[in-house]
Amino acid sequence: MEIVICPDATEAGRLGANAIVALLQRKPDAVLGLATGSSPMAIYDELVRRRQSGEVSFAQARAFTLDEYVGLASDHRETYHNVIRRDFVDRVDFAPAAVHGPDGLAADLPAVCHEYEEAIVTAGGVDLQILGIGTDGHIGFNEPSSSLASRTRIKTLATQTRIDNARFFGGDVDQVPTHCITQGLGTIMDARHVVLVASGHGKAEAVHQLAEGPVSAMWPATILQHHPHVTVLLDEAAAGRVQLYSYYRETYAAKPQWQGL
Ligand SMILES: N[C@@H]1[C@@H](O)[C@H](O)[C@@H](COP(=O)(O)O)O[C@@H]1O
Repeated sequence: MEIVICPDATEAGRLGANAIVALLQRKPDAVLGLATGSSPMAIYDELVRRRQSGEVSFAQARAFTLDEYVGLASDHRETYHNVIRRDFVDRVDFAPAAVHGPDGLAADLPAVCHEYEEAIVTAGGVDLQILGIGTDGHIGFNEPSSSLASRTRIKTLATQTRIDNARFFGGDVDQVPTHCITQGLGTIMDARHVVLVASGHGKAEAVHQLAEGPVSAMWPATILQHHPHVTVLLDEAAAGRVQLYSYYRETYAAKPQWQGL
């Protein structure tokens, strides 16, 4: 796991965008794993700029989103389908049917979960998965106590997550759905490269556990310690509780150019 402490979230976004641009330059039809939330926005904003300057194209790329609320009307602003389109997909040049997400309104949700897993495999697997992290250490919507080997399934949202996300629902926690469909931790672990981005003091404990804590279902992101290629992009505040702060700074500063992310 490579931990990179950046001066601010904008720089973290620039480094995340670099990894995606490099991937698409060598593999234009790469499969991306997209995450919603405020954390990846700096990456998306930078990718939009690089698209506008002609440095990168998403025309042949495909993408799968991580998760979706269950039961939100399809025209609700906060379905993750609508959020990811607004925040990123519609701002670049993806082909119309290239971005997939689980259907949280389907009558048979377990079948949706199963088919989603199959669709990712059929596409050749995710080349690069973008992740944020919840204050309780969740990734996707894999809440504390999630099986470390879990696949795409229906989950109950933790109260803390619903409180955290109430800001997107007019501050009213009762408007936040109680259930979701999320890729499992096992699904996320199948991605070839994981780029996790975190900013702000609120993420500092989750980041410390992710990088330095024992692997535990109580901090689901810790499963990434078993992944062969993870890049963690932090701002100073999110790095506020790491034990090996100086080591991470020195490693990145001394890193040879040819090593990439
Ligand atoms: N399901 C999403 C996660 O994918 C996201 O990483 C996390 C953090 O969100 P934010 O980046 O807005 O802090 O919360 C949400 O619940």
